[in-house]
Amino acid sequence: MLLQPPPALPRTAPRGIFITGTDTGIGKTLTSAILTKAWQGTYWKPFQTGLAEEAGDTPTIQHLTGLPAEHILPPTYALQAPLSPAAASVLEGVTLEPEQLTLPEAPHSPLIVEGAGGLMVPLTDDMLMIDLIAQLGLPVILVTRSGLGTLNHTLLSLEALYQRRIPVLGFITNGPKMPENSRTLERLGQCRALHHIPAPPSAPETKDISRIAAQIPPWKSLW
Ligand SMILES: Nc1ncnc2c1ncn2[C@@H]1O[C@H](COP(=O)(O)OP(=O)(O)OP(=O)(O)O)[C@@H](O)[C@H]1O
Ligand SMILES: C[C@H](N)[C@H](N)CCCCCC(=O)O
Ligand SMILES: [Mg+2]
Repeated sequence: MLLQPPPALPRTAPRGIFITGTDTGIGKTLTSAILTKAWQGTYWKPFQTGLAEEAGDTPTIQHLTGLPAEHILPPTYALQAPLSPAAASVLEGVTLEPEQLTLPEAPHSPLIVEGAGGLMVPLTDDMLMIDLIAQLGLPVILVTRSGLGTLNHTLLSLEALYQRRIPVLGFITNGPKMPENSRTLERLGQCRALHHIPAPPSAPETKDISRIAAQIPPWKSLW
């Protein structure tokens, strides 16, 4: 057995899905935009950092999806420093209480929750992003790069998720088309390749993401 056995997925559609990734900048927001558009759901980014340098993921989702404001919830914590929530909160004197977080009411189902960075990002001195995922009780979609290096990063992330018994609906690859890597990850990771997001110049955010959203299976058909 290469990895821990994957936990079973829920048999009926859950309240939502948690979008995590193998790194920061891997494409979680792009993926979240595509999925929120495809499923006409509700987007939520509980922890946003880096606002001193970027507009933030929530306005990016608004821009990419063009959905009405009711489909997009505000971040629970919005920090300036381009750091982990734990580090940014200390710098900015903000107390984070991730252990208090529960799933918000979503005006439109499903709820699409985006993490910050990857699984092992510290939220506080004793809580990681992966612990929040377990606490919220949602299954996961893992965003990963399609090219060289992805086998290690993706299998490491899957191992961590399986060890904490967090169900994984599948992974989404981002970048140049590398079907061999997707097949290897399906086999060794015992995980479904859900979709592939092409790299530039056909990148969705330089074109209307509706084209890619239209290729995503309906939410209810995935359970
Ligand atoms: N397939 C792609 N084609 C072109 N640009 C891309 C693609 N995927 C990601 N990008 C760009 O790379 C940058 C990082 O992507 P994104 O914001 O989705 O990362 P992230 O995983 O959400 O990062 P964070 O951890 O900060 O939330 C963005 O500017 C995005 O537009
Ligand atoms: C600032 C960035 N865009 C993300 N919001 C936060 C990424 C934290 C990564 C921490 C780490 O893994 O080193
Ligand atoms: Mg993002």
